[in-house]
Amino acid sequence: DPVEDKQALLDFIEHIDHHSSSLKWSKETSVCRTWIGVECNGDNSRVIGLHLPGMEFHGPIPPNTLSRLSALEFLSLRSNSISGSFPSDFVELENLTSLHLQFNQFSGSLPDFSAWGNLSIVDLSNNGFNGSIPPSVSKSSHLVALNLSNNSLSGDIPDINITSLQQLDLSNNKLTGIIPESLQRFPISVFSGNTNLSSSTIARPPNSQPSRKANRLGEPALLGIIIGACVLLCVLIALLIICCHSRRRNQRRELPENTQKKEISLKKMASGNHDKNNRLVFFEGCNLAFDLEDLLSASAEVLGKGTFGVTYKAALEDSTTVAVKRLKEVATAKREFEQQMVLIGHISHENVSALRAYYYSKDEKLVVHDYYGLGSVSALLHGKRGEGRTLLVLDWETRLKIAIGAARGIAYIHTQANGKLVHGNIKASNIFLNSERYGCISDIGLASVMSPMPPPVMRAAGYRAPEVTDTRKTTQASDVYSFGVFLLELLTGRSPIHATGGEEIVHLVRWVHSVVREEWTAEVFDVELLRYPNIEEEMVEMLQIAMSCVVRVPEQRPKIADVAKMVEEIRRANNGKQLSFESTLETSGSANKIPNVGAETTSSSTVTQ
Ligand SMILES: Nc1ncnc2c1ncn2[C@@H]1O[C@H](COP(=O)(O)OP(=O)(O)OP(=O)(O)O)[C@@H](O)[C@H]1O
Repeated sequence: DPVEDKQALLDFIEHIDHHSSSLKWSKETSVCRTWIGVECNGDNSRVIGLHLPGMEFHGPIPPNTLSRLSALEFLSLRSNSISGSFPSDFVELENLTSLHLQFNQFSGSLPDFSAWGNLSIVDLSNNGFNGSIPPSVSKSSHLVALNLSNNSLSGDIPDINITSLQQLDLSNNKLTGIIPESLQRFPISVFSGNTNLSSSTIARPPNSQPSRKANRLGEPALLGIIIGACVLLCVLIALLIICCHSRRRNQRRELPENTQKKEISLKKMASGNHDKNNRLVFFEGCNLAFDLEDLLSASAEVLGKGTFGVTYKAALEDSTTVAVKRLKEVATAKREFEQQMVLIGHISHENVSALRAYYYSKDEKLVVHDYYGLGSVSALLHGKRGEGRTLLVLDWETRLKIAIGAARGIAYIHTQANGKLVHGNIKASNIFLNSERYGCISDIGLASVMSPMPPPVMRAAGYRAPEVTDTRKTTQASDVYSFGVFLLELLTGRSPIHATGGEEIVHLVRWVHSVVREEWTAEVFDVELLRYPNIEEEMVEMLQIAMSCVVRVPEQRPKIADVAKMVEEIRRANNGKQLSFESTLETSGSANKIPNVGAETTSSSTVTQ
């Protein structure tokens, strides 16, 4: 047991005013094994999470208690009646990633965020915080969600330029001034209920009426003001038009719209400076007949912008369609890049998306893959229907095939380069369906030629193994963790970081852990799956496999080859329910080493969250 953490928690509970009967923390019992709401790390040496919502805490947080939990990553004290100012000693919680203090009675100003470089989720909504939003919020550069709604915050909104920020709520405060440009990408509703806030530099805040003095000015002065205002307005309008024009021009260079499809070619967007000595390098078995010129002149459509650059769907003259990824910030020299491409280009496996060709010059680095018309599993799971594209229905059998294929693909990748190759970026948007509708892995090994490792965007953050956040280094064990998250995504239909119908935004792994721990429940499964009969047993087996992949300690995770066998076993073990793809499964005598979900988790304590 972590002795010091235990003492800190005992001091906290002794000094905070509370009436809850469910908190029976006793000196005699194990903090990691029996204390409600406490989450420990893998070897039970530190407390890393505290989940105490609705515990009827009153009054201020006793100083120098929780702040001693220096390994704390997750803290939820939401829905209590805690008052007083924000605990200033929380700055000592340097490892904090999620902070949930919503629905309390905190008052006073918001804290300085500089100390929390790892914060990704902050919810301080529905309190009585006042004063302004500190510009130091931007220091939490991994922030994914920030909710400060329903407080009494005033003053201007600082420029919160955090690329990973996906969820923001500043509504129902007393904020004034103009919404900074960095936040104008959010819907206007996130700023609603701030009566003196304006979204543009031209619109005048509703309450800032012109001074009454003007009414008392003489006519000549009034005329002067009107003419001046007109001139100013004209200048502003002219500036606006120029601004819009150049912005639209830039946008068109970077992100061609579908409607411009015919006009756009990769060549037009490229710098145009192609070294004659550089050519598109094809790999064996690639029967695509095109050269760089063809590729660059093909009409292109943006598929999306990822961590490593923008991916285009390029339609060549001969009606071949390929996916071209234009890499930005390649960190390696040409030789090293080529070595990596050759390594990847020679991987040939039905569950690995083949690298067809690559191109390297000073100004341009491209990788070419087959185009998958059905889209990625991410698009199939979370995409909206009715956007001009019919989405494949992901029934349970299809999901099983996706899981089997993806696991086999990763297992194969892990055998390459003397068993040392790491994928490094496993997630649903990098998994496609091959012609047999099995999962197929794309984007292999790019992580190693691109650097520095970019800050996790929301989509990537949820897949990243906990140790990678510290070490910045992906391993085969971290691939297994990411694959486990992907399995959970297939089972739950939820994104790795998602909102739970209102208040809280949670990491999928934590959410599944908490649901499973609280009571064995079918609640985790995607409602879409519930309509298929007799699959619950199989889903539970898949859940157990997923949970074994997402354990905190990398050494305790299974090898992906074993995971692949376990996933294959799911259907085989349930005789009589033969899948159409049964014949393609190799026979394996491996014992099914699935740990018991109830017993196996990142910690062994009970969590209420
Ligand atoms: N070969 C392909 N066929 C069809 N769609 C693709 C292909 N490659 C990528 N895409 C889609 O294009 C979009 C952008 O892909 P990209 O790989 O650039 O980013 P990402 O997968 O979102 O993130 P990352 O760069 O971290 O892999 C994604 O929606 C992806 O699913």
